[in-house]
Amino acid sequence: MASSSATAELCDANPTLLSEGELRVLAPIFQTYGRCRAFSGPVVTLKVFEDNVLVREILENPGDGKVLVVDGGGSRRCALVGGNLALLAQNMGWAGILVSGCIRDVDEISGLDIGVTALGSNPLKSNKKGLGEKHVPVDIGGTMIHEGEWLYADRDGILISKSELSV
Ligand SMILES: O=C([O-])CC(=O)C(=O)O
Repeated sequence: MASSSATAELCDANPTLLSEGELRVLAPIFQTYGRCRAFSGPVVTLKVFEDNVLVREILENPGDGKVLVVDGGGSRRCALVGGNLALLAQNMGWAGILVSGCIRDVDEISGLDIGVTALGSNPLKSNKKGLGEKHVPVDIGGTMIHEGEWLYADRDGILISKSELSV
């Protein structure tokens, strides 16, 4: 019998946290890209809409194993992350990027040692006006996520936890 994945084990091991909302399962709307199919880390939040200047600004800082959660308003009309930004994130030590929106350069990203999860892909680049808000609570598919919470992702799904959990 195949062993269960980290997110499934975390759910099984923490029914109380789940029932109290301390541990939440994100809506199963994300595709997995990037070579790291399983990743986790403390969350840094960003809210933008069809504009990725602030995505680059954040990823230029050392990631220290954190996960950037980009609330792109669910727009599928352009890409908020491409091969260059994913490479930057990998090189700056980010564990992963979650985009409630689209990415592009899927083939490039699939060769990078970083976790990338997004709604889908779109070859069109985004606006470059620099609009958005860093480090604010974001609503991803009906789940509120605060900076400093923990994200756990694997091919089964994505969890958000108020605190670090032992995997
Ligand atoms: O710069 C952009 O808009 C996104 C992109 O294509 C990349 O990261 O390579």
